[in-house]
Amino acid sequence: MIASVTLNPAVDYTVELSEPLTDGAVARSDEHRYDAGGKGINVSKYLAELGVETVATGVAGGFLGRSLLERLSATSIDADFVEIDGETRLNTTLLGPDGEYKVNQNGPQVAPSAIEEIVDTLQGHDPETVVIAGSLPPGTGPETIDRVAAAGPWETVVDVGGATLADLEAEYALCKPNHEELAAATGRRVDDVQSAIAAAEELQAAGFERVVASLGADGAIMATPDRTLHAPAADVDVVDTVGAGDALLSGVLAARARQESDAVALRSGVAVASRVVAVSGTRAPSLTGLRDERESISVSAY
Ligand SMILES: O=P(O)(O)OC[C@@]1(O)O[C@H](CO)[C@@H](O)[C@@H]1O
Repeated sequence: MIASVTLNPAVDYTVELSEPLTDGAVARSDEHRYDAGGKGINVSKYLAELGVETVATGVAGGFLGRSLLERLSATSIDADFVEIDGETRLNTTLLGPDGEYKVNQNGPQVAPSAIEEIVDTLQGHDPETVVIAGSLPPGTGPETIDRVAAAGPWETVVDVGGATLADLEAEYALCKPNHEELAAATGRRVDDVQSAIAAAEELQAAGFERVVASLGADGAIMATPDRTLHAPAADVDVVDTVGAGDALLSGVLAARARQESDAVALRSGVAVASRVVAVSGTRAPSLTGLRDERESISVSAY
């Protein structure tokens, strides 16, 4: 079973605008939606849709925390969150004809005692894999991630900021940076596939068994102990890119849970991401029948 930990979850508020935002003018919106979000929660949503057993944990508080948990309880995901005094955040995505704008709040203060409750929760579920994903809320730091990673016999996967990645000390089976996080974690310039491969290999050598990096329109790479793989992005009409990295990670983890090869895992990740970017918000689209999409994705080895 795969457990996700979201230390800074959010209600994701996605607003579709028919006209570009203009300074001083009122923008009217025809469509909006609210999703239970935050990177770990998204991973659990997509894993559940892929038929992988998962539990989502983290912290939640205030009326947005209650809304988040109500939304999760309407899904098939097992959610086991720790209640905190602060208010869970509202993260906003504005989708207009001129582009995609994202506003993320910093999130509430999280006390060390809440982290210990999360550790107890994880120990109670006894997962094989723990995925810690998303930004660190006030009161937490890289040592929080190391604490959760080292608190049980599970393998740990992280999707956290680049600077945080560079400061981690526990053992990690996999990390999932995007190109900016790769650059921040290694101090390298990352502006194309080749420079991303060099940075991912450096990060892999620094102590992550596998590095899966999402590169947007350039697809994704996976640095393994033996070689580095690249898969191009699938050709789809993109509605919004929010959750694409979480979808990539979910596809990779679902394939790993089925003991598939690294190449199949990378193709599966790209195929899941291509379904998620075709819908607005961070809801899980149908992820059935991915085989054809997965098989049409080529993988090059370096
Ligand atoms: O502020 P963070 O924790 O880095 O990112 C949070 C977030 O943008 O990530 C998810 C998409 O990946 C959204 O559900 C959520 O709003």
